[in-house]
Amino acid sequence: MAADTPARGPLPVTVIAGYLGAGKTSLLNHLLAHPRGSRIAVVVNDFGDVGIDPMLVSTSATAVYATSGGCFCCVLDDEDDLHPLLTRLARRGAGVDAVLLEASGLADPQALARRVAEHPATVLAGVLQVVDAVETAQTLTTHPSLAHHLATADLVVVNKADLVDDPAEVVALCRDLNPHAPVVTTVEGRIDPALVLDAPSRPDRGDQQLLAHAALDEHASHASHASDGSHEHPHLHHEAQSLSIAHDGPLAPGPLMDLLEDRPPGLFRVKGVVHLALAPGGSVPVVVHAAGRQVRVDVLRSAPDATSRLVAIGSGLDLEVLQERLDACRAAADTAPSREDLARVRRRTVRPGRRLDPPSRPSA
Ligand SMILES: Nc1nc2c(ncn2[C@@H]2O[C@H](COP(=O)(O)OP(=O)(O)OP(=O)(O)O)[C@@H](O)[C@H]2O)c(=O)[nH]1
Repeated sequence: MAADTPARGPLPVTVIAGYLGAGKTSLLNHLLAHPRGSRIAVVVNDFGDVGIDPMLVSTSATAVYATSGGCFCCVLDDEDDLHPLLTRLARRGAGVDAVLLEASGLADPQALARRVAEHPATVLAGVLQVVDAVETAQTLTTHPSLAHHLATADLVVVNKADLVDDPAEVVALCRDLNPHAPVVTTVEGRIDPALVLDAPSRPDRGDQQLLAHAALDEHASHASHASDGSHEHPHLHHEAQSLSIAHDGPLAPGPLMDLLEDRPPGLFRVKGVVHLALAPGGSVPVVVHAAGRQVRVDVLRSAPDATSRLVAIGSGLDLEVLQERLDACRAAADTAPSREDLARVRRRTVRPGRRLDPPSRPSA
């Protein structure tokens, strides 16, 4: 289960992609029914003038917004409404802990992921590719772009496992195309929510109203409060695994960047609030996120204490290897980082203007 990292910072956005009918909406509804206390906003990207999917999405989401009349991942001019929408959702008063962005069955999920990663107030929490256990082999021949979508996903969900005798074959096919991503099998999209949703960490509980007031696309449907009233027991084939460290001191930038940028197989995402040891005796508090191709470092003005907390979440992980990688982050904290490691941190820092230089005394 994912540990509760008290991360402040950007709003996590998970892209849910998949070919037509694979089970995206089912998976979305499952997450809405099991939100782990998170207030979720759903953005549905539907083709055509009349959005159908929003009507099928359960109303237990904090808000469901539909963008219709085109594929916003393809519209790169100012009229694109994804960024303004994310800006609204990321506002403190919006009361949103996570965004689930359902891509149209025909959209390129990586284009959407890039749009999310470009937004300064959000962080890409990963790209989920849902595939149909029955149809995937056939779909790969008729729509070869699915191979690329699969190869670039961060988490592959082989859905409709109930309709095949043994999903192992399609799982192996997905693993061949993407050896790095965790591959989980589901019925009706019932993944372990801990893979995607954290216990809420953004401190701004409260104002649920702003979302309802946000004037969005005229096809936007309804806003209601999140609830977890479902008594359904998820049928899980693979549960989320997580490892975390809470280290009373700073972490070494080199091994940390290694972990964030070159994640071991099965590791879906990493997040944390850590003190980065930028010089002996001096550290800077930051929020780190890694999922997909995005690695993001946000410099904090201050941290609540001197503890570095890091959580790694995945499925099918080699926990021993992961533990070694996490241990390496604290073991090397007394060693001065190399110039290259500092440069790597700078490259990933969203607001490099904000004091990335080591302070004269330890932070916190
Ligand atoms: N038997 C079975 N049916 C499923 C499963 N998951 C989804 N379905 C059904 O498959 C159909 C498509 O599921 P959706 O969740 O709407 O799929 P989608 O990817 O959102 O579909 P589009 O939005 O049209 O691309 C629905 O009739 C679901 O009830 C599953 O695991 N097993």
